[in-house]
Amino acid sequence: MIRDGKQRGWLSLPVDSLPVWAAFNSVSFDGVDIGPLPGKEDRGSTVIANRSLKGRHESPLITIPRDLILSLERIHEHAKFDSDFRAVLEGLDDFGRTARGAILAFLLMQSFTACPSVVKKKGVSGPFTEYVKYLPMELLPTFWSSAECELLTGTTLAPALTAKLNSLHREFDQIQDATSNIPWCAEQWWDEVDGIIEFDDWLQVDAFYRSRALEYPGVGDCMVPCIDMANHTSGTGTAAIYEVDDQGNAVLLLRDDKDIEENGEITITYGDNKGACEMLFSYGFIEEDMQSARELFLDLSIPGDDPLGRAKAAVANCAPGLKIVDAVKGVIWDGAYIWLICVNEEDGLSFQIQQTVEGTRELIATWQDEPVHGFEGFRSILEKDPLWDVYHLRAVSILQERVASQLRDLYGSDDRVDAAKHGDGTDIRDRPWHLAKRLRLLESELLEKAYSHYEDQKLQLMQSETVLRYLSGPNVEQEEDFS
Ligand SMILES: C[S@@+](CC[C@H](N)C(=O)[O-])C[C@H]1O[C@@H](n2cnc3c(N)ncnc32)[C@H](O)[C@@H]1O
Repeated sequence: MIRDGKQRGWLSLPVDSLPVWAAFNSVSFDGVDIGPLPGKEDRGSTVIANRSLKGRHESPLITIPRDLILSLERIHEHAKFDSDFRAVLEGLDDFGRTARGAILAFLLMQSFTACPSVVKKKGVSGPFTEYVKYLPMELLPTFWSSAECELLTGTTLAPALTAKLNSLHREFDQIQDATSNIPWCAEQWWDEVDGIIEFDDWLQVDAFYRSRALEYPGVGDCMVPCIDMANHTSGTGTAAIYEVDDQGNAVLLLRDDKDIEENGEITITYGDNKGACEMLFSYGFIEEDMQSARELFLDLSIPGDDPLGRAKAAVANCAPGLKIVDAVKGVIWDGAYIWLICVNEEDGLSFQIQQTVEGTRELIATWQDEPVHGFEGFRSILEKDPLWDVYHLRAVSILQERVASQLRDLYGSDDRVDAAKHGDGTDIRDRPWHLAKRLRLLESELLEKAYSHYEDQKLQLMQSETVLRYLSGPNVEQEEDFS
């Protein structure tokens, strides 16, 4: 439905008509317009200064009345007088009480309400029925073909994308199940012949939300018309910030330290720390002058031959992975799961079945006979142990091996990606090919940096007296290999 509307025009309005929509809805602009920036049209529309602007001397560049902030609260307000939408939202149960669930369902409903071929009209039109017409279809990786997704082999985006598509399928099934008993939904959304909602619509509303949602101070995750037309620049390039004013309206403010020439672009930041993978995943681009992947997430699994593996997996209350962040000196990593992998029974880890106050039985972990309440803080317990350097060395070795296996996957698929035909007449578009190549390069550079950082750390830890004593001592049941 949505793709059809964007292509045929019934769900599409030219951005030069946005000022009319804005005036009609009491949105005010001061010193800025919205439209494509000459030379950067491939980035869609953006906020452009229509006169020279001086930091500290400008009033809000854009003011959006609080009623137009598309938040969970606003959607629940709308549902009070839109009984058709209320039925959909109530069907979604807990999912409808999250900002994401409510906003996606609302955007789907508003697109349906706007559809001219619907005979039995449903839903109440409002400012957003028109606003969805200004939202472009972003080419996020969830819309990449399978040949394009193949280009991501070995990057951290590949598993993230698979997981996202699985979760989008689950959400779509959920909305279908939740609304199939509403007669008009059964007939107009889901009927095998006449129903007009399909999985692609869920991908579209997800992409609208993911690429435009802002975490607004005091409001939470939401969409804010017009301010969501601002493109991204990180660091000192960011020209403006978004806030709520004392009446709860959303405002776009020029940064104090910024002067913008007439026709200059007013950008915001979508998150200065977001890595290349997340930028591509959520916004479909990687900033041109990004020099590093910034951060990457790697999954971890407990080795199959770990005698306590099943018990560890059962009690682990932390994500099975780690985050590596680029730093001025080497890399920083974060993730509690690894500590669970690198200790075992001979070190002092054990498991017991305990009776709870409710009378049920639960598995609990103990370290040196003391119960471990959650593994998030396990590192600080290990740090106090006389054998800390040994555990630390094990963790660094596991990390380095995980990084090496990621590099093998990445380099092992490089030739295929390089040789992949792309462009007109192929099933790989130029843009995904270039973005995948860029991500591969940035991630391989960060992984290489991490690998040599861990090598240095390992060499250092190998000199530790604790480690030397441990390795030559009688307690080492199995020879440990830190090579
Ligand atoms: C919040 S929207 C910004 C408005 C959008 N340009 C439009 O036409 O509606 C985010 C999208 O803008 C584009 N974008 C924003 N900043 C960009 C940048 N620095 N480089 C390339 N594309 C950018 C991406 O397509 C992204 O998904």
